[in-house]
Amino acid sequence: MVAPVPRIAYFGPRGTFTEQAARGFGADLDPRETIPAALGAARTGDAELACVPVENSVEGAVPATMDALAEGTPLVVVAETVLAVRFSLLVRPGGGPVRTVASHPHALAQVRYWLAANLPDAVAVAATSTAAAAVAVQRGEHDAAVTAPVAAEHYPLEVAATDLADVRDAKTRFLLLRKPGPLPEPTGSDRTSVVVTAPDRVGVLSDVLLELALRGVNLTRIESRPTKGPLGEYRFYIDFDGHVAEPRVGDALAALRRHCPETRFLGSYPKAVREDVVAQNADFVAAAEWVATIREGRGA
Ligand SMILES: O=C(O)C(=O)Cc1ccccc1
Repeated sequence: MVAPVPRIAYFGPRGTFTEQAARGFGADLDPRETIPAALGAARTGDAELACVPVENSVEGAVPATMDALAEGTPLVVVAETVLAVRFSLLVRPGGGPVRTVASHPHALAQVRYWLAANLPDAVAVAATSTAAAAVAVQRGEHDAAVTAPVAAEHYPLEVAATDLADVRDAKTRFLLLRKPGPLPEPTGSDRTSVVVTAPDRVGVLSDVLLELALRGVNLTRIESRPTKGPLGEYRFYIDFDGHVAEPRVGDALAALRRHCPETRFLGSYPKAVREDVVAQNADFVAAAEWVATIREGRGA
């Protein structure tokens, strides 16, 4: 019997950059209108997996993803992928002058100079996604949409321009998530993600970073977002090299949890771009074995 193909709920509608990313992870794709809806499908079991954007090299973090991962039923990342993002401008065939240009805020922010130079009189309007903007153009609600190239395959619109970009080689990172379960095997090129709520005390963030540094764990990203509670209360999203199965990473994670009891594990998963981490595990393994022999009364 052939194993069923896992369904991936993704940030849609059809024709988003996220669809392009999700295609690399599987074939049974299920578009959802918003990021929380895509993640919600994985939470309820409507889909086994969810694919959402998390950060862009030009605009930074995708807040809807960050917030949704810190709250609600936990989900863990099992894979990531990085796409080069190039934008197309779609219009209605035979449409008139372009007075409004719709797109996802991350896309608009990446073509700001292009729009100023090429459509100086057009007003930019935020849409829930690049493909939602294409739908709005098809319905006559807006005159043009800044989209992923793949959107032209899905909507009866004309490609007015391709390769729009203020910054060449912009990249977006996407995550594949599911309910907590067996972790992906360590590959030697892994990333671990956590979100911590820092208690209000002097030096807590410095302590957290020191715990990583002391164990030779390389920090790859740190972002803060308000908890939406008291003004000035923040969560920190921390990514670092390594897999929780590695002793030094497991140790570091335990230390973070001691400093910040509200630490949520967001996954240990292979990096999209392989970067072999200089192995620093041998001394941790040897030291842990030495302690084990002492505990068992076999060493000193
Ligand atoms: O709206 C989309 O197509 C998305 O997948 C989000 C997004 C927007 C802009 C750049 C990369 C991803």
